[in-house]
Amino acid sequence: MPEVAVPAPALTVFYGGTFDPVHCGHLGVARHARDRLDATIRLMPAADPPHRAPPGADAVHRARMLDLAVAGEPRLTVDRRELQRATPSYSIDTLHEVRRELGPKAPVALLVGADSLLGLSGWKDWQALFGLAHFIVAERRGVDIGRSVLPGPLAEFLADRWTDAVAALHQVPAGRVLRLRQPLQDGSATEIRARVAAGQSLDGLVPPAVAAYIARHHLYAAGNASSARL
Ligand SMILES: Nc1ncnc2c1ncn2[C@@H]1O[C@H](COP(=O)(O)OP(=O)(O)OP(=O)(O)O)[C@@H](O)[C@H]1O
Ligand SMILES: O=C(O)c1ccc[n+]([C@@H]2O[C@H](COP(=O)([O-])O)[C@@H](O)[C@H]2O)c1
Repeated sequence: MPEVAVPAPALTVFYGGTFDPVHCGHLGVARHARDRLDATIRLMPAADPPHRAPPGADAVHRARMLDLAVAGEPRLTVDRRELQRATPSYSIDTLHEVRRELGPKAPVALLVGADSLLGLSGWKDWQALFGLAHFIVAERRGVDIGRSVLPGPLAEFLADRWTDAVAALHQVPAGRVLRLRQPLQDGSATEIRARVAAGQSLDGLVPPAVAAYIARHHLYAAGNASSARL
């Protein structure tokens, strides 16, 4: 019997975030990652951020804004798995769940911004994350991730894991770190919330459908805590 080449499983990429709200900076990162990695990017809103103050908009609104933002965008999807758990959205729990679905051999990656990498050694079971997934680190304006600025234990742990080769992420299931060099994308959700509270325009900062959703649901207006039904 001739040997049949079995194609390597595709790289599965999760882009987790609070997305409070999703903005053009997020979308720029997601599009660039999609094109560079030739992979579908699953934008994954956190239900209950373990590490920060409660979001200004609840998870249902944040997920709906993500739906609007990716509508018509090839290979950008919304993954609601963290909203379906009753527990905090620790990435280690999410990745264990993903591994149960995809098995031990499929390459999996978490896409994060540079500022998230700087705080990584504060994440739950952070070293174990690398047994479950690769990390793709998107550069962010004003955030240096050179070895000298990373916390010592993190820099040391990552030293042999960095790669610039996309192929490296397809060859093994987990454990490498790719720096996503990209045109830097301005924008932060903090800025968006502040602009809404100050009655300023969001033109060019979020997709028009997201701006309309924020206005329609009075999100982020001063003193407004909002919720939507699941
Ligand atoms: N402009 C950007 N460039 C690169 N990475 C970004 C950018 N904006 C957000 N990210 C990354 O996307 C992920 C999700 O971001 P998040 O939803 O917290 O948005 P944010 O704009 O950083 O929010 P906030 O201002 O509320 O802290 C994080 O890993 C963050 O580093
Ligand atoms: O698992 C953790 O301990 C942990 C700590 C901080 C951040 N995260 C994840 O990192 C992603 C980006 O978070 P944030 O706060 O920048 O939106 C999001 O998916 C979070 O769930 C995860």
